[in-house]
Amino acid sequence: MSTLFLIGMHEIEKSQTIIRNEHYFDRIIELHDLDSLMIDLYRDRVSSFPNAHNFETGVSLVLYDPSKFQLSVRQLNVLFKRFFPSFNISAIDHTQEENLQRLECIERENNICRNRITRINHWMYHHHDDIPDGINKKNYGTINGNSIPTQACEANIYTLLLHLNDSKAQQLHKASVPRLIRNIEFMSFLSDPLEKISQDELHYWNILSTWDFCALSLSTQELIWCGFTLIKKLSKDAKVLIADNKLLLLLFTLESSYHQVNKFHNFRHAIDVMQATWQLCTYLLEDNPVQTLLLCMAAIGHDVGHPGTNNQLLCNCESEVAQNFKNVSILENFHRELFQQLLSDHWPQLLSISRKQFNFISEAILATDMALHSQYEDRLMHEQPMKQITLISLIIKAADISNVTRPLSISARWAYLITLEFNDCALLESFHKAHRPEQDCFGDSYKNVDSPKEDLGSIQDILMNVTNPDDIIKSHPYIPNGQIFFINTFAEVFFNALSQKFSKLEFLSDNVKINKEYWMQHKKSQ
Ligand SMILES: Nc1ncnc2c1ncn2[C@@H]1O[C@@H]2COP(=O)(O)O[C@H]2[C@H]1O
Repeated sequence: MSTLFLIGMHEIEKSQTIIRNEHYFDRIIELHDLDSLMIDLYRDRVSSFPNAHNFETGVSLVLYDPSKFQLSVRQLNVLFKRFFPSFNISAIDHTQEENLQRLECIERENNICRNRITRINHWMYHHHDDIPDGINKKNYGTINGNSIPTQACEANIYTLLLHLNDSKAQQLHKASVPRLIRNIEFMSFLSDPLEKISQDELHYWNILSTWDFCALSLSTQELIWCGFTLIKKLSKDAKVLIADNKLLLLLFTLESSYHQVNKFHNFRHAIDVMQATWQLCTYLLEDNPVQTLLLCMAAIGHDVGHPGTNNQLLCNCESEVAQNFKNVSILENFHRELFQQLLSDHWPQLLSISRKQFNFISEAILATDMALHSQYEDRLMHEQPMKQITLISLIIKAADISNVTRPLSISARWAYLITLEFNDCALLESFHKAHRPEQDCFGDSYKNVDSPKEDLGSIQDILMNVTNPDDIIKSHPYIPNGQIFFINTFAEVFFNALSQKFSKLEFLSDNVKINKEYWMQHKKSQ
């Protein structure tokens, strides 16, 4: 869905170009000022699933006269990139007719991001010519002097590279939080959880405190609330305090840095992994509140900006992001870099605990690369005595794949989501058979791309209403085979070894065993 925001504009100020292109937007919203715009962006983003106005499945434009608002177009665009990184949104000074040519591109841009395959392709392999301040323009677009395949394009759509470069630029500028954002009372967007706690104060504590935690049935607002509740407690235990509104801003920014449109790798997964990490810390890091806080923070940020694909796909097509990280743990390095910047922007006190401690966050995020799995398995079985950094890495690794250790009805729904995401990767690979990944996205051949329907609505329905795994595999009969493969290849040995080393964690290997038995009973012959 795409939105045209008209800020402080009177009907008579609308030029012919605006009037001619209005119908390409799904809605037009007239607002008095930029403060109201910020409120609308946050409110829409955390509205209930399936969230039509997530700002990812369409392009949105903000038309305003900067001379009336003391905020230049450039400043507003920098604010969007900093606080709403995954959004396809940009600002335009409508008083200059030549700027309005951007409106002519809206239809084509919307087509790219309404099709989930061309959208993902764009995220991964394209970049903009618009270079953030502070990034070396000479090197941008080349690696070691060689030209890069990533397509420079003018589409106003999210890309991984832009996300990374904007984050680097923020690091250089170290700007304070602008008034427009600072003035917002973030608690006011959380009516879902506030209503529930008014009935039962302990509601979220009760659900967070068991291994039956089910992030799948929580709304975005509730997911943010779970993050808030847990981090607030851990920050008190570790004596690294943060004001409520600042913590909420951090969480809203993090949520807007994950792709809500991904099936598996989204903010829901981040909260699920954070909760699992915390539960494991209660067994394994009992007396270490600082490391528990840092590790739970690493967990909530460990997949930030994830495109819902994998390192192999980034490597195969020689994307610039892959080259940026020399083809080593590409996505994990990408998440680590984005998240470190986000933390130093929103919670610099965490950095001041000590560099060494803070580095745990980096190490922990890098440890989630499954290419390192057998190395970690080896350390788990043979490192004597086990180093603290190994223990930290094993905790986050276990939490990252803990969906196979949750009770079956929860585990099956995560399995369903990862299967859908894998299916999209397969569609992307077939797309690459007929189209170069870096192909000009405004070119005609994009028009012939099959358009898989946006399926978030039906997925949400299954997540909320179907708890019996039998019903899930009726429509996706190959899920059991995928789960058996994943458990046999990665999970079983790992969780058995973990449970042997730490007997308090036996419930993990027990659950994997029960789940595997179910999948075996429903295995399909190939
Ligand atoms: N239930 C599951 N079934 C299959 N693969 C999984 C499952 N859970 C996690 N994974 C894989 O394990 C990987 C862990 O790292 P990622 O989150 O990058 O991507 C994850 C998936 O590729």
